Amino acid sequence: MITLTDIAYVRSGVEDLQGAVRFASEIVGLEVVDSDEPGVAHLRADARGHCLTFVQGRSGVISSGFTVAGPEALAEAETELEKQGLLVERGDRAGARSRGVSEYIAFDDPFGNRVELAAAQFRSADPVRLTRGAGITEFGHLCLDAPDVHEAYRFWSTTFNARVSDWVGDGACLMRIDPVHHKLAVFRGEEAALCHINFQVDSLDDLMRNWHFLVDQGVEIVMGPGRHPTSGSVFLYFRGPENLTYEYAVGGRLIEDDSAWTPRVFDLEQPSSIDMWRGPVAPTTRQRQLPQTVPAATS
Ligand SMILES: CC(C)C(=O)/C=C/C(C(=O)O)=C(/O)C(=O)O
Ligand SMILES: [Fe+2]
Repeated sequence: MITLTDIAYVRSGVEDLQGAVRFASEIVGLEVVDSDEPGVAHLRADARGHCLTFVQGRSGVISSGFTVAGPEALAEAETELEKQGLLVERGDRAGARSRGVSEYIAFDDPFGNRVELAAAQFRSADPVRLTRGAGITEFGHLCLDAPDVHEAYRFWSTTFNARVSDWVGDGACLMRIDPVHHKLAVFRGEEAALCHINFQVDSLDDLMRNWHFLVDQGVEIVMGPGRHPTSGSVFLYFRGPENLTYEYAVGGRLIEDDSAWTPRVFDLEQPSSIDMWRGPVAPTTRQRQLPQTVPAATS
């Protein structure tokens, strides 16, 4: 089993690089990191060198990166994935530099989501300089799409150290790789895609101020403000350019003792399973509601 130590980054192709960077910095609040790579922009939320990279080109998610313990763990992971019959590519020096990691490998999950594992993600000791006072504290989690969340869970929990924290019917599987309720979520969707990228904010005041700011800026609010009964976080999902969905969230439970936690299964058809501040609805008006997704960039 491969032990993922953390989420690292999301790389996404964009047709309008300037527009994507402008939104991620001036609207979301992320810090733009200096880059000497033509057509590539890096953004920062926390001590990671960067956690979001936009690459000028075809619109759509390119890859989602995780870290493992180090070079030996990366080599073992490469061997393990190849044993499972997955085609594993070892990144080159330029690719590692662009990702802000020492070395990395890449493969597709069973649904076609491009996943990268890195031996070490460079940290920055410089204080984060958010572009606006969004209160962002960290890159909190990433959410992928897969046509079968149970199959996705089987992949992530057998090949890797992911444990399910909660289910929302067969529509969503929320998985942890450390005490945080989830660092990886998989939502049901027709094709491989990035469902959303989460940034934790420091306080409820930050989240609500961000909500007013986004509304004033005419940003499409996808869902929220609301509160997930799963993680307990207060959330706000909103859409950026080229269909990239962002989430601000505050709070969220920690599961420190795996043996004391039993995953729950929430009813996908009940709005309160997604937002516990919503009341029940009659069966006739129930409808599935998951945040929209960003299809993978067809390579
Ligand atoms: C909208 C889905 C089904 C949902 O319930 C999401 C839960 C959470 C959470 O509990 O925090 C997320 O943030 C997430 O899935 O990304
Ligand atoms: Fe989320």
